[in-house]
Amino acid sequence: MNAKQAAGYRAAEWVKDGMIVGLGTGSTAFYAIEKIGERVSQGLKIKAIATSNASEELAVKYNIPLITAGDVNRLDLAIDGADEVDPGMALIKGGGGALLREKLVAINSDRFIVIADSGKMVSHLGKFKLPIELVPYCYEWTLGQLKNRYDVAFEMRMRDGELYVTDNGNYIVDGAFGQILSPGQLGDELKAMTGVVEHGLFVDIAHTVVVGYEDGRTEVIEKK
Ligand SMILES: O=C[C@H](O)[C@H](O)[C@H](O)COP(=O)(O)O
Repeated sequence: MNAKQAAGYRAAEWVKDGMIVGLGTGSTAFYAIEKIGERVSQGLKIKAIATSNASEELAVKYNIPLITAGDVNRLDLAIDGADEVDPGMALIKGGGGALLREKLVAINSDRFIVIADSGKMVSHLGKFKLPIELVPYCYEWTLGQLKNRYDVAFEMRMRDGELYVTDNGNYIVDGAFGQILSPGQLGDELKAMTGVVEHGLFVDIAHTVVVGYEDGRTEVIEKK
């Protein structure tokens, strides 16, 4: 068992019969989905909503019944990975480009459980480049605004030589902020910029962090 698997499997224990569950995206969330799928095959009765096309495919593979947002008002639980977690449980997410759907699911869940290998735990956010989702229309102007406002390197995310396109049809720019001292303030500023759809700072959203270690141990940290 590796650290991501340990965290994902442990978090899957929170899922109970009758719950509506948000399924995260990425290599750590994969393990949570795998374990939930195993429990579904043993009789667990839940419904789920996926945060990306990739996670939806996984849910279908594991016969986890899926719903859409129109079917429910809130979720009982969401389980998702993170790229960085600070001591106050603020996160950077979006390394896999799913930040917008992930944030929508997380903020509409009664409990949001973050699963992370111990290497993701940091004293300050920002070493991991902050993903920012942009509307494709005139994105060059939005990028220009970002560059004028922040003295850090911004790089449009690419895939196979083309601009990376999210599941929502948007672009991503990654910002090398280095050290983010006030994630809440930075998040508010970014959100206020026309052309920015969403950013990967998740502040005051996580309720629980499950940290996985390479020897298979896990540690559960609850919001104070
Ligand atoms: O967009 C992707 C998500 O925010 C992921 O949860 C995050 O990037 C962590 O991914 P992983 O578990 O693969 O490190």
